[in-house]
Amino acid sequence: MSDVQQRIDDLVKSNRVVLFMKGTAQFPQCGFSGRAVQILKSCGVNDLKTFNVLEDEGVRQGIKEYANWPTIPQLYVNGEFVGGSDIMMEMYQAGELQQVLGTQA
Ligand SMILES: N[C@@H](CCC(=O)N[C@@H](CS)C(=O)NCC(=O)O)C(=O)O
Ligand code: FES
Repeated sequence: MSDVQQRIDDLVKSNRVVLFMKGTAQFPQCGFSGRAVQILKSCGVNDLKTFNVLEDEGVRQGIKEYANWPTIPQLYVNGEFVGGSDIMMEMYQAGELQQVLGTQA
């Protein structure tokens, strides 16, 4: 594994919920990333870890290889890739994201 792939692997395995995004949870710098944060808030996630890919070009490119997914945002839960913002929205509306996150009522 390359250095970048190793760093990404460490991040997603040492944090339960990780969102690779553009900007921060407080100041998203792209609508897709902002939507992902809003969905996670709606699910009641209280242990969200975000990584701003705009501050790390290596991770911005490396994350696309890591899960073989071409875009940002990317959500990982329990070390596993869940999806981008479209998939998150579909899963949220179906009640599935809350299940994956363990926040369902
Ligand atoms: N349909 C995508 C939208 C995300 C998207 O299109 N992201 C683009 C624009 S922010 C992207 O990551 N482009 C590659 C890059 O900026 O490195 C989703 O479900 O998340
Ligand atoms: S930064 Fe332009 S669409 Fe995300």
